[in-house]
This record gives sequence, C-alpha cells and structure tokens, in this order.
Amino acid sequence: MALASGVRFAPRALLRPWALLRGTTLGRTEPAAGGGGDGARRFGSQRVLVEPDAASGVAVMKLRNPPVNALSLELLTELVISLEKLENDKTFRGIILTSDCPRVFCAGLDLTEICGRNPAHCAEYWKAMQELWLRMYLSSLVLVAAINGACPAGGCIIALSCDCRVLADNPKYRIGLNETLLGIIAPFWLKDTYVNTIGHRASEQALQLGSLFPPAEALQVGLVDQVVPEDQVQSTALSEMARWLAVPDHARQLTKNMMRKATADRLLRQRDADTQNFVSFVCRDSIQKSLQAYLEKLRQRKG
Ligand SMILES: CCCCC/C=C/C(=O)SCCNC(=O)CCNC(=O)[C@H](O)C(C)(C)COP(=O)(O)OP(=O)(O)OC[C@H]1O[C@@H](n2cnc3c(N)ncnc32)[C@H](O)[C@@H]1OP(=O)(O)O
Repeated sequence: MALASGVRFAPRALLRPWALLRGTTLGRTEPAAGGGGDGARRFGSQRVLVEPDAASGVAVMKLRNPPVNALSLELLTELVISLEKLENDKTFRGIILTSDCPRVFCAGLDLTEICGRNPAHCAEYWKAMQELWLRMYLSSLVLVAAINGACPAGGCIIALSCDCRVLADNPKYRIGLNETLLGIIAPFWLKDTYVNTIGHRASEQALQLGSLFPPAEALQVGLVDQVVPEDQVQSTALSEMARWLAVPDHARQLTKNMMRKATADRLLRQRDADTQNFVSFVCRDSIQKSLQAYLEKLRQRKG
C-alpha cells in the first residue's frame, strides 16, 4: 500500500475470487450499443455490466442481478473483479455505479446467503462483503453512486463507500441502514462509515431506529449529496464526476487515503474476528428465525 503520485492504495489479493466464477462470463468484451471504437467497448460479467469510455476515463458500472440486485456471493465477487480490472487500467480515473434493475439500486445482503446456510458458507460470504467494502472505500478512482432505486442496508454500504451520491427524487427510493428492523446489527466498520458521513448523533438515531430516509431527508441529513429528478441522475452523476476529476489525481487520492485509512485499517486489523462475530451472530437460532420471518414477509408482500 505504498503511497505516491498516482499510486493505487487499495489492498490487493485479500481474497481470491476467481474460483467462484464458475460458469460466468467475466471478462467478455462486446461492442456497446451504437458504439464503435475501443472507447465504446463494454465488458463485464453476468451480474456487472461495465460501459467504459476511454476518452473521458470514466466507466459506468451497472449492477444487474434481478430482481433487486441482492448482494449474492457471485455479485460481490464479480463487483470486486470488475473494480480491480478498472483500478489496474491506467485509462480509468472514475466509476459511476448504478443499477440496471428498475426501481432498486441494491436490496442489500442476499438474505438467502445467510439463511439456513452453514457457518463456513456464512464466513465465505462475509469475507466477500468485507472485501468489496475495503476495495470500494479505499479505491484510488473517483466513485460516484447514481442511486436510481431503493437503497437499504447493504445497498447503502455500497453507496456510502463511494465519494459522492446522487439520488433520484422518488419517495419510494429510500436509503439507510435498516439492520435493526431485521433484528441484526451493523458491524463496527459500517457504523464508522455512517458516522464519517452523517455524524455521530444522526448515526446514533438512524442506526438504532433502522431509519430509511426518503430523498429530501437523505439530503438534509447528508447521506446523499444531490437529489435530482429521476431522468437527471445519470447526467448529474457525470457532472459530479467532472468536478472530482478536475482535481489532480495524486492530491485527491492522498487526501482520500488520509480521510479513510484509519477507518479501513480498523477492519483490516480485525478481519478474522469480525468474520467470527458475524458468523456466530447470524447462525444463532433466534437470528435465523428473525431473518427467515423477514424473508417470508418480503415474499408474501408480493402481489
Ligand atoms: C449482521 C450483519 C449486518 C450486515 C449489514 C447488512 C445487512 C443487509 O443488507 S440485510 C438486507 C436488508 N435489506 C432489506 O431490508 C431490503 C429488503 N427488500 C425490500 O425492501 C424490497 O425488496 C425492495 C424495496 C428492495 C424492492 O421492492 P420490490 O421492487 O417491491 O421487490 P420485492 O420486495 O417484491 O422483492 C422481489 C423479490 O426479491 C426478494 N428480495 C428482496 N430483498 C431481498 C434480499 N435482501 N435478499 C434476498 N431476497 C430479497 C423478495 O423476497 C422477492 O422474492 P420472490 O418473492 O421470491 O420474488
């Protein structure tokens, strides 16, 4: 993690995700719709679509794990790999992260990955979640979240790891950490990220109450940076990106690292203990029961 002008400081090789990609199409490159030259070629995987624009140095990364972009192990893995690919390509300076699924940015942890699963699976899953957060939080690229749908819990983690958040102005698109309402508890590194973003008192309230903020309130509390009409989310995210990219990379990257390193280091120092805590917590009978009940409620809510 040496730091110098233009240096990448994201921790590498913390996870070996390649083995998980059985049967996926990661790395496939195809021409973007209506595109022609190299700058318009898109790549990605089954669940992460990357539309790179070499001319601007900005890639749009779209989550496409229908119906709700739940963070399955495969999606987490593919996100980490796509991020790493862009980090390693000197052409790119920024990523706009958005959803390819209508009305939902990301529904958070895929509850089927932690309901009725054995401890080894839960541990593998949690390590992948930690890995994604570390990579995003410490990314040397500018990350802008173009939040075009509901953004609860793990979805909010992803948005919070970005440098800037633009939310579509739709009362159904609520954002926040609602873990307590599921009977679970946000880990310390997520709490720290919340505090870093909206302050201690607001986090204390919002975390305990499991608040999901509608757009105007999310803006007011500082959880997002802009709220704009739905059809302007992408263009506003691009304008924000231009503002961030106007700053020399090395100065911005070193400053980002200075602001975020202590928070990330706290997890890096106790990753195994955090994994054990997560596993022993979610594998408790009482927690399994409340997660099952929550999933059941979601399923019944339909139709
Ligand atoms: C202890 C450590 C804590 C770690 C920190 C992180 C925690 C988490 O992320 S926990 C997950 C929290 N997520 C939520 O509470 C969101 C739950 N989902 C919703 O509120 C809604 O689905 C929605 C607002 C995201 C979208 O609503 P809608 O478009 O109406 O879609 P449906 O509710 O009909 O859902 C379609 C389909 O997807 C299933 N589903 C939804 N969320 C999840 C999920 N997080 N994991 C797995 N599956 C999910 C839902 O059950 C429906 O399934 P089917 O009925 O089988 O079609």
